[in-house]
Amino acid sequence: MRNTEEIINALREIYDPDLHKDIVSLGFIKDVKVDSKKAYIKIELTTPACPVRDKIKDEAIEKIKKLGFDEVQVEMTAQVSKHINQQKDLLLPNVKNTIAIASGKGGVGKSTVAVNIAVSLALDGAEVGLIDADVYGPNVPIMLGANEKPTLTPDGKKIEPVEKYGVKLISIGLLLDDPDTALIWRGPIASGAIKQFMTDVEWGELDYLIFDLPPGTGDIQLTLVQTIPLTGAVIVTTPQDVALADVRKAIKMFQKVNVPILGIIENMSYFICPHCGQRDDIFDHGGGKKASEKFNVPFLGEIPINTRIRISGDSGKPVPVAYPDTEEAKIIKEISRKLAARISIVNFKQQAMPKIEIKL
Ligand SMILES: Nc1ncnc2c1ncn2[C@@H]1O[C@H](COP(=O)(O)OP(=O)(O)OP(=O)(O)O)[C@@H](O)[C@H]1O
Repeated sequence: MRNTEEIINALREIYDPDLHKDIVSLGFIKDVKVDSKKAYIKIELTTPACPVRDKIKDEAIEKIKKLGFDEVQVEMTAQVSKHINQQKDLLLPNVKNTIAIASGKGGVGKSTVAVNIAVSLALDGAEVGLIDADVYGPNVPIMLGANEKPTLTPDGKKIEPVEKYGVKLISIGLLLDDPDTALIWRGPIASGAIKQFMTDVEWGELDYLIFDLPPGTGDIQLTLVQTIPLTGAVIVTTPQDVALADVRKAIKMFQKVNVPILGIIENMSYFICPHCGQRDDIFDHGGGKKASEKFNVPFLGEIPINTRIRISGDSGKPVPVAYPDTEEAKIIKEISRKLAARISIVNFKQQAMPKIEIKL
């Protein structure tokens, strides 16, 4: 009879393409059971939004079947890896990862991208929170169809975030009777509000807490970036060459405060005519990819300009929920999974870093 050791040895041949190690050495195999011609294994990944989840499962079934088992059951689970950061653990002890969505300039679709990624990760099974840190233009509640006021926890000590499509949300737009008052806030008040969003909101256990930052790279953005202990940042851009300068500024801002760039997303990348199917590169094409090569940061993908994306933002029903079977929903899902994989890589590298011991 085949034994569990043979199964584990066979699984050593399966590599995680992002972490560059085999799934046994990575500790992904959590259980192996053998019963005559039947085998059961449990694989635990570092995110439920793993882009190679199905590939790893199929390979595992194939390898075990080759050993002579008639029936192979593979259970796929995930335990999201945690970014270690002292300041984050003080402010947000139950949040594993914090991600900023930023842009060098306004109007590139940063909030649209933040909302769609958050919903997509939640649909994949992750616990997701979203802070609308764009206090000067809090559009996120509209994009998520959230209009109820947040309530207090039963002990009256914290604010309950509003939940939409599996995403926990807080925004100045939900708290102030007149959100326009935030427009006259100075930087320190804005960063004070964001700090309160971190400490005074009952987030519970989160895998990913996403921050939609105000556009630009001025003092306000820099102060905010210093206020939030970040796992990493995503930069949203449009395709034109002129957007490159803004991407550079945004990358520099994060590098100044040692925040890793998780990747660049090109939004409004191209237009597919719904009538004739012809593609038109309205704002040119490829600037995001070019920028990623130039600044040596990962490229996460291209989102087309599309009426359904605009309508879903206006109607408060994001694309992955409103139009789940469309090409744009597929693209958003792929991008959010690539981002989840990048976060796992950053955390994996952090944990693999040698500890330096200083002996006096
Ligand atoms: N790919 C897209 N296709 C169609 N419309 C889009 C797309 N991306 C964004 N939009 C629309 O463009 C407008 C601006 O988007 P959004 O508010 O997300 O940009 P922003 O960069 O966050 O803006 P701000 O600089 O004001 O914070 C919205 O009406 C949104 O629905």
